[in-house]
Amino acid sequence: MVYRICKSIELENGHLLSKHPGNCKFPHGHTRSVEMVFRAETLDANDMVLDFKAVKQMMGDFLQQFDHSLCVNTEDPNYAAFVAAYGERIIPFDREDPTSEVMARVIFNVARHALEKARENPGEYPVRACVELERVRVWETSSSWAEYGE
Ligand SMILES: Nc1nc2c(c(=O)[nH]1)N=C([C@H](O)[C@H](O)COP(=O)(O)OP(=O)(O)OP(=O)(O)O)CN2
Repeated sequence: MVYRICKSIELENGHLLSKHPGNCKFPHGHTRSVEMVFRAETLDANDMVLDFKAVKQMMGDFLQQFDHSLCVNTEDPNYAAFVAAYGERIIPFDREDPTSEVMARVIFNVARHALEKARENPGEYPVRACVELERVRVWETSSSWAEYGE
């Protein structure tokens, strides 16, 4: 048996899907919820898998860069123009479309790295070696989400 926790962070995020045959190739926005699921077979001294606050400390700054930003494929013909106009509010996706699947994978890889760093450098909320990141789910709309994980 295993315990799981999930921390969700909500973002106002724009993107465009350069390869999409329909309307998704135009800039549009979503209120995204990013869910990060962690698991452990045991609880810590505070009877937790991992403090929700530890997840926010690990991932809050990284995820905030997506808030009120536009995610763009670097191969989009207008990529350079978007960067010229909006600078750091353009989040580049290296030769791939910023689909929910791709965003989930990018966030999963950053969260796994952040978890390792938090284990090595314990702060206010220690992270035990047995805690694992299971998956990241990115909600695109109230009826659509994508996940990446084990
Ligand atoms: N597998 C994926 N399919 C689509 C993605 C994606 O990231 N992964 N993204 C889009 C568009 O960005 C679109 O904005 C969202 O699509 P959809 O869920 O179809 O949105 P609607 O609000 O139009 O949904 P309806 O249920 O049709 O109203 C497209 N596909």
